[in-house]
Amino acid sequence: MSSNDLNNKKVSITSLLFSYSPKLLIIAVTIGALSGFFYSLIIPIIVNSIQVKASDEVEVNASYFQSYDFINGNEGWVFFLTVIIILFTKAASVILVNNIAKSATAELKLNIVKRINSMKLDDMEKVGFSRLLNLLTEDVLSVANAAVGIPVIVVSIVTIIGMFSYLFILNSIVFAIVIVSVIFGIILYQTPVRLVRSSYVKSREFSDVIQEGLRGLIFGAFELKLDRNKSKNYIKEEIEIPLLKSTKLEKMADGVLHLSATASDLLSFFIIGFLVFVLPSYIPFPKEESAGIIMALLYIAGPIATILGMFRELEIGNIALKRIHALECFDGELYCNDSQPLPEWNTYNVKGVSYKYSSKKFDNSFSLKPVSLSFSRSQINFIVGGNGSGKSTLSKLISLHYQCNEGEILFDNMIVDESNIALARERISVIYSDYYLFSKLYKKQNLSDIEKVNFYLESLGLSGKTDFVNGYFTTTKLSDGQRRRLALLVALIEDKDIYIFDEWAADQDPEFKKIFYHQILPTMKKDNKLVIVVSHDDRYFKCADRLIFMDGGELVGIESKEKESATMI
Ligand SMILES: Nc1ncnc2c1ncn2[C@@H]1O[C@H](COP(=O)(O)OP(=O)(O)OP(=O)(O)O)[C@@H](O)[C@H]1O
Repeated sequence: MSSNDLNNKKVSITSLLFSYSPKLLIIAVTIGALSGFFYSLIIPIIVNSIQVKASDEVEVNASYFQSYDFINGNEGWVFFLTVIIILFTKAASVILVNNIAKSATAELKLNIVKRINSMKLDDMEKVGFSRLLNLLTEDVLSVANAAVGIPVIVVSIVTIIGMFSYLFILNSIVFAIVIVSVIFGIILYQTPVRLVRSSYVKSREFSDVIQEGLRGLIFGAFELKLDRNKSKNYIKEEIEIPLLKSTKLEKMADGVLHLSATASDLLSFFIIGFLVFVLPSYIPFPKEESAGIIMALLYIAGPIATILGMFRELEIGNIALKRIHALECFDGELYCNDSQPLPEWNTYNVKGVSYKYSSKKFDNSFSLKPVSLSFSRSQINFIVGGNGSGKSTLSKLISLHYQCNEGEILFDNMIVDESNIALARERISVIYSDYYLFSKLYKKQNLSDIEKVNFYLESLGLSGKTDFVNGYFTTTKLSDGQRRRLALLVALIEDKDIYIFDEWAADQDPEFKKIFYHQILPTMKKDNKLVIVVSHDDRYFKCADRLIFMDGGELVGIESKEKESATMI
């Protein structure tokens, strides 16, 4: 997802709002336009009133002293009525679009959540968890900030159009001059906007780096607390420097935008100066219209400033939206709607499965050479081998988290493909080394489940540490070993066909290692489960029906009890 890719994507805040609720948006914009129309009436009403009074000055002066009217003349009523209409129409439009924007961004956030949920795990790793988090927080916020500014822009645009119409009625030459100047102003503003766009894109990329730094700051707090030097360097390199670079880019971009906004904003004064001091020397300029024209031009400066001010938010919002839409270049996983469960099976076959991590930084990224294995139910398999030999990578392929580059996985003869992968995954439960422990069991529990939970809480030494109440564990703030035992409990309650444990027992007390290898695994075997354990625990290798040896990304050997007993016979 390079910056160029992002720039080529056609997405915008307005289309986001429009696609959320076209009818409501049209109503809100129409009301906003109405408000803008009434805004543009303010100056003509005032100018008209002043001109009427000027032509009848004596009467007006008399009326000041003789009349007890609260508001002087009809123009006053029209003026205040207009102001009240502006109040209601502008408020209605802003509130309405604000509601649409809030709902649309909430929906956008939910869509990103669903999109991330449907992404392939290897794609999620490629994008990076920090960037994904950033999309959900900062980018969605930028979109929301830009979206809520849209009604203000609509009101301002219509006000400007109204004032232009008024200028046209007053003097068509002045109107033409103003139009040419405004076109010039737009070009003056748009050029720097284009120039600084890449700075905003880069600044957003730095915010991904900062997000990663913040993750380390929080999750690495224990390590950082012990080493002031490391902590100082970490903060400097991973947070401060990217933050400074991002701030510098934004300051530079903001500066250019503010400069050109101010220049465009002052356009009204340049035009006024031109009309008052230059134009009269060349063409006759009717003095009686000048007050109205100048007031109109001064009045236009406000909405122009508002629009230009909002351009920055819109630009950042659109960049954020493009970053969000860039997720679409990753194909989501296809889930079939088939509610039929997977048929019963006996063998789980891994045929010529290979995998290569894609890495931008390293060409020689790790690859798992083609592996073929046939697993059966009621079988306990240990995958063993040195660090980095590919045990976890193979497990992630077997658990269908990663999708292989070559080869296939079959339940008996049924190939696992996009049409049945979701159903196939539902037969598998895993505990990887970086597992996440949910405090709730997301399944309907019957009485026997609750009894089972309480049984395992007792046998895994968790009674009194946490309780199971209304589908929740009262706490998951436990020791590492206890948390891992709770994760095992949850997996057992899920009652799947295939279980994969990656170094589950590594940090368990000898007592619980024994329970795991000598009680839990045999019980699972008895219950017809296929169990795959990634382990370095050679003292317990004898508990396996089969040992699968990995080395340098290759399957280098298989040792099975059946074979041993066969050779012994
Ligand atoms: N997410 C990843 N992205 C890129 N490369 C990875 C990733 N995870 C692992 N690797 C690479 O794959 C190789 C094998 O890793 P794997 O986790 O499968 O080894 P392992 O045998 O389980 O090691 P250990 O016993 O240390 O857990 C590693 O050397 C690493 O270079």
